[in-house]
Amino acid sequence: MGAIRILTIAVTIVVVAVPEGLPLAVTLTLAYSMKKMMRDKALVRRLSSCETMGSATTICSDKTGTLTLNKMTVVEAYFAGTKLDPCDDVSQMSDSAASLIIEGIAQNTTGTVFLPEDGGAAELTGSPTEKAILSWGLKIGMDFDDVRTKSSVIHVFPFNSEKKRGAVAVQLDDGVHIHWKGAAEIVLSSCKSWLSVDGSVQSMSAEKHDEFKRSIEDMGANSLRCVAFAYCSFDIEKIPMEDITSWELPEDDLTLLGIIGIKDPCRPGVRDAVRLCTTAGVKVRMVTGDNIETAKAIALECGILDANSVISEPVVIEGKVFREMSESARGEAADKIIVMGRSSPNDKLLLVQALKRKGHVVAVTGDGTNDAPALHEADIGLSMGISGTEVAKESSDIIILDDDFTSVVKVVRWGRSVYANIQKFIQFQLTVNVAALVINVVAAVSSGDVPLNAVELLWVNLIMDTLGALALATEPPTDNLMKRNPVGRREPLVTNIMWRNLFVQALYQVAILLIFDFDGVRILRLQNESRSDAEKITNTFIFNTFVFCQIFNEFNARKPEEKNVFKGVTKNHLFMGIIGITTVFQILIIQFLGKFFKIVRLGWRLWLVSVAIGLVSWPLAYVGKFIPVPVRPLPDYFKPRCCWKPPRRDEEEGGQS
Ligand SMILES: Nc1ncnc2c1ncn2[C@@H]1O[C@H](COP(=O)(O)OP(=O)(O)OP(=O)(O)O)[C@@H](O)[C@H]1O
Ligand SMILES: [Ca+2]
Repeated sequence: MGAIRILTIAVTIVVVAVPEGLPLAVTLTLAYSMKKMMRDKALVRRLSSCETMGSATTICSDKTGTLTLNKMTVVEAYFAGTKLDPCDDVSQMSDSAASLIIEGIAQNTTGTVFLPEDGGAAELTGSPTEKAILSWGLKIGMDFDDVRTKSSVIHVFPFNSEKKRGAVAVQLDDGVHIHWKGAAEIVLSSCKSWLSVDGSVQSMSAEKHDEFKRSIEDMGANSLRCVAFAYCSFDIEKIPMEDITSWELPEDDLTLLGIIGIKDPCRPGVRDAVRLCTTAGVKVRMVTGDNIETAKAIALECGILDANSVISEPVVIEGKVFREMSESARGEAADKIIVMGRSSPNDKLLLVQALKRKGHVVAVTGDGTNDAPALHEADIGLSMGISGTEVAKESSDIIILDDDFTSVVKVVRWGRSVYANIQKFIQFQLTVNVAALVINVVAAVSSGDVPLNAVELLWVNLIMDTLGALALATEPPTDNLMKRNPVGRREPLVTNIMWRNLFVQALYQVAILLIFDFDGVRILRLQNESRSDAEKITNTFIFNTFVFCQIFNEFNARKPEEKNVFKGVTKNHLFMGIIGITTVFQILIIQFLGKFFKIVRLGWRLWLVSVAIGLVSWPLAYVGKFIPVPVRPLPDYFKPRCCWKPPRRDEEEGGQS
């Protein structure tokens, strides 16, 4: 062999062995999925996050807007010490009591009411909670503009998710009122008195406090969001007028006006989506700013919590409790938490960190500006397209355009499909690599000549790298993807099942082609030909058979785990197209490009045998799938047992079990 030939073969082997199609396959499948995901209402901002989403082991979801519709209506009201029935009947209430409540609603809001001149329905603006409150205010006789002109706002403490309450100070003719509105049990805890039906202020006895508390719990158990109203009068002299911006509104010694319960129904389809996650081994956790009773009720409604299981701490936990735990205790608790109520955005961040430390791949949804750190920290941050702020969207990897949890689950499905497509490509490619290299090396060592020459190998390389990437990267997701557990962080990319498929096919190809390499002249009955002709025909035959083995095996690569590899194949036009093109080119090469490839034409008999041998890879793959594989990943067996660094005790124990 001349030096040039050796060099050519060496270079070819390197070209074959280098999987230059892999980045192409990864990019292709990501880009393809990204385009398709738009249709499922997910806008991908960071391409690689699709794939990460496929291995997510847990999703921490917001409640409001994601699991629920974010269409709020007041359905229960507990005012002036009595339950209103129906919730907008204020006939028993004295005028002074009613006007105080209405003042609180109209002034302490970020929303507005616009009444069209033609007497149509009122138009409301503001957050869904604000709108629900304002629309309830209209029902109890609030004249928004009139109330707003009667008094003037002198200072505002805006509502925020951290403190879960907001307040305004309003100046009236005869003094200043400070109106608070916010999370019911938090506001209640700072009330020392309550307003009764006749408009008098009663001091808060322990019994009355319990009564209010129970009504909050009852509303919560009915999955209602509870908001309480309270106020106090303030001496105008005591207000630091010159430095009013830094004035902290007084928030103890308040008088409770009342509590309302706001209904926000679950989104249709959420229950099924949660169930889908459960079968897919992805744990859904709910993180919400609402109180724990409300959170629990909604979680039961949409199937995140199971009514039959124990529901106690830390499965259902309050943000504050979690926040105050030590870091290690948080780690222990995080795994068990399913519902976190009264959480602040920072608690979400703590939960994400704790879960990540436990080895989870965490997806998090968020909409508020202060969700940004949690979105950033999570493996996959999902922001909400409708209710989300710009900041939240900027820090997220994927934007869920319709805010719906169902779309979040679709992203998981697409992510798994990306991962599976990459695996399919790798299985296909590795089989070709192993087979081609083994055949050539064995032949070269034993007879000093290689059956597959450089030009042939380059064509094979094209089939498996570029064309293979195109064919296998665009497989659409199947339902089976959501029936197995997530791969998480640890599982290797090439699974035992893939190794098994690979070995079965590669062994078959190597065995059959080496037999022809050694004894082809006799088997193919070419004794009548001259020696060099017989050798050329045999080598062409081996090349042709090898390519057909790959073409048929490309079908097997579509479904590494299922027995029926043809399911949905006709729907994948690109795949069928690539197979068609490869076959046509192969025929052209053998019949017309002989000079270039240094091969000869084959008769119909040898063509048939080539295709038949390739065809055997189908039943072979079917039978091969009955071979059981160990659960433990293959690379684990090759991990060095003894090395210079003594393994930690717990690792060793884990390894031997
Ligand atoms: N505009 C508001 N004014 C006063 N209190 C409010 C207002 N909006 C919400 N609340 C109270 O604060 C709590 C919700 O706070 P937060 O804003 O943290 O939750 P969210 O982000 O709306 O909901 P989720 O976390 O479920 O998506 C509610 O339970 C309610 O009692
Ligand atoms: Ca290659």
